[in-house]
Amino acid sequence: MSEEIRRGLVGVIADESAVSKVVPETNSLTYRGYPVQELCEACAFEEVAFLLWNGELPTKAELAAFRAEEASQRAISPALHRVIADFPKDAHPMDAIRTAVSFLGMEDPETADVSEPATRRKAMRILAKVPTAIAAAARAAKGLPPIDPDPSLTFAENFFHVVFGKVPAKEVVKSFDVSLILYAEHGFNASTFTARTVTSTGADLHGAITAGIAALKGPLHGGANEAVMHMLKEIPGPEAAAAWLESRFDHKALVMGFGHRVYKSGDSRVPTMTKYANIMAEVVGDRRWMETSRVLAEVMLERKNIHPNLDFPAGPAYFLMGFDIPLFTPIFVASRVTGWSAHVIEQAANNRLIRPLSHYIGKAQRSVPSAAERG
Ligand SMILES: CC(=O)SCCNC(=O)CCNC(=O)[C@H](O)C(C)(C)COP(=O)(O)OP(=O)(O)OC[C@H]1O[C@@H](n2cnc3c(N)ncnc32)[C@H](O)[C@@H]1OP(=O)(O)O
Ligand SMILES: O=C([O-])CC(=O)C(=O)O
Repeated sequence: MSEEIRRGLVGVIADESAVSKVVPETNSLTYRGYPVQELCEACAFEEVAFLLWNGELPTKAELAAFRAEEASQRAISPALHRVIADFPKDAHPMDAIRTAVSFLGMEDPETADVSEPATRRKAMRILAKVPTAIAAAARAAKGLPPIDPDPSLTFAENFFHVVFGKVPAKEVVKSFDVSLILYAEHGFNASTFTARTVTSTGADLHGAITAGIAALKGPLHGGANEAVMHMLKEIPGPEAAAAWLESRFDHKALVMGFGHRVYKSGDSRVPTMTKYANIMAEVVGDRRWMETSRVLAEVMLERKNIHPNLDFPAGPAYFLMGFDIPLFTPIFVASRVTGWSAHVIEQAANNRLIRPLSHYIGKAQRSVPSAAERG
């Protein structure tokens, strides 16, 4: 066996997958064969969720059944509401949703059943309940009561409803829906690989998704969409952006929302998300964040040859939609539940325990000293 070490598993092909294909050379991303840009313009998030889980887009009847099932599962139990109400008020919403999904795992009637039909039913329940739990925790932290989900609303409309108590204009809902489609799936990214690793041990879907949420929180992964907005707020305006970046370069600091492990010449999702972030700027009548973003992207490319990733336009888009910054990565969770679940189903269907090796660099073997010798 080769002793070559691939730190960070860079370039390692760990398994096969039929869920999505990322082609960095052409900046292309397809879900089950369909370009994600086309899905964004032609489909709703629910259709894409169905596609990821079933391999084909739904017929009208299949979509109606999927929507009805998702809408009927949105309520969370009084027990979970009580637990959420008792969360520390300053808990990060990612910790809140990680804990809530773990709790859902204890309540679910089929938690221990890792058969494919049960996993599919559980995936639907998690997808439906995650927005309710995210919103209840966010509202509880502000001393506000939870809002019951509305089964007559789409997934995206209902997300706004449970967070704010109202559904915004259709352009806003469309921009949000597009972001959900773009965030839904991305191959063997860190959180999905985590979920697959948990699944490979024979553990259940709630465990895999709880672990996926933990991995997504990190600022090198999903947490970057929040970091982007903090960064934009720190920069006084577009005219100050180039000088601000130079000071980051002087300190060799990371610029959040830039760079990607797979894409080296541009993230395939960025043009679509930027288009919808710009639509948000027009709707709200506030172009400053997108102007500052444009300068940052130009200077990063010119000075470092590094392109923005999806988190870069998603951050200001969510801010312009009115979401508090700590809710940005939980929104990513609400979407990525679809991709994680598709991968869990795929992993379990053709499982092999994920267990790599390490190259040992510690002390050479030695004898345990007696207590007296240790002094
Ligand atoms: C949805 C998502 O999860 S997308 C990713 C979101 N994460 C971020 O936006 C965080 C900022 N970006 C990063 O930290 C990195 O680009 C990662 C983690 C995404 C990818 O990391 P890697 O694939 O390991 O990139 P790698 O370290 O090889 O980068 C190559 C070079 O570009 C530099 N670089 C990469 N990204 C950035 C950045 N955002 N800011 C400044 N320099 C960067 C690296 O420091 C490295 O420089 P060096 O060769 O002088 O050491
Ligand atoms: O693919 C990655 O490494 C990170 C990413 O963009 C995603 O998970 O959407």
